[in-house]
Amino acid sequence: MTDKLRLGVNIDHVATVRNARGGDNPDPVRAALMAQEAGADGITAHLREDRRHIRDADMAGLKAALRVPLNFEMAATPEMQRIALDTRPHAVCLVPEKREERTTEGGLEVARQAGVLGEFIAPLRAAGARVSLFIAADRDQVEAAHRIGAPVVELHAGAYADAWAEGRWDDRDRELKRLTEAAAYGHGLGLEIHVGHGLTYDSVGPIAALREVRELNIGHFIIGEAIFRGLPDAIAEMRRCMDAARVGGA
Ligand SMILES: CC(=O)[C@@H](O)[C@H](O)COP(=O)(O)O
Ligand SMILES: NCC(=O)COP(=O)(O)O
Repeated sequence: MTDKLRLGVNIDHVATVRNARGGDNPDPVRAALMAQEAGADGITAHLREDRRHIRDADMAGLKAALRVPLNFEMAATPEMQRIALDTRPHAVCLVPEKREERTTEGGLEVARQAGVLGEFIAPLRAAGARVSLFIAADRDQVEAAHRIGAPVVELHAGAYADAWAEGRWDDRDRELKRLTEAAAYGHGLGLEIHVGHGLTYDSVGPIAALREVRELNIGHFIIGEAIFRGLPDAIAEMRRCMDAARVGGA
């Protein structure tokens, strides 16, 4: 197993700030280029159905401007499938969406929608996209993702990150165990394992130490830190936390 742990920087919340006032500033494509220069291994952006942050033109701009891989997060809808097929990103990550949620609350229900999702990902895979499913760290969901032919799963780290942030240490340890077991199980099936959502400098270490994990996608915290220390430094510090855990980990 290669040891390189990739960092995908999610730039959605640059667009959140832009959209608060309308207009063009700050530009998420500019942030993505800066992240690329600062060592991001990829850029992640989530084109939500309600366009609350990233917009269609951002996706096109990212695809045109970047030389690192673009990971296009989206709901499994016909509209998004059409946009992804037009955009031709390196990767497509299917995410569950609810209009009323503040952020992505849960993982994609793959086990109960295996037939539909299997048909949905087929044209994306045929077009050359690396398809990933954003799922809970749950054995049934991991198994279903493998069964329908997804090459990658991204395990939802939100419950782990929330427990860490709120000092609920027993919950944190239980969630870390779930992520650890799901990563090992998925890796054993031949899936590439990614983890994302809510990770910070504090919480990233135990996840980065998991040898089965190949990529982390981190956005909200990095963009917040960038206000205080600048985007390149915020990314460099996340990279340092990941590398330190990788070297020191199991
Ligand atoms: C799937 C995921 O975890 C990210 O794309 C995240 O959802 C982006 O931020 P929002 O949930 O705030 O849109
Ligand atoms: N898929 C998770 C992601 O892209 C980043 O999530 P967050 O760090 O913004 O919570």
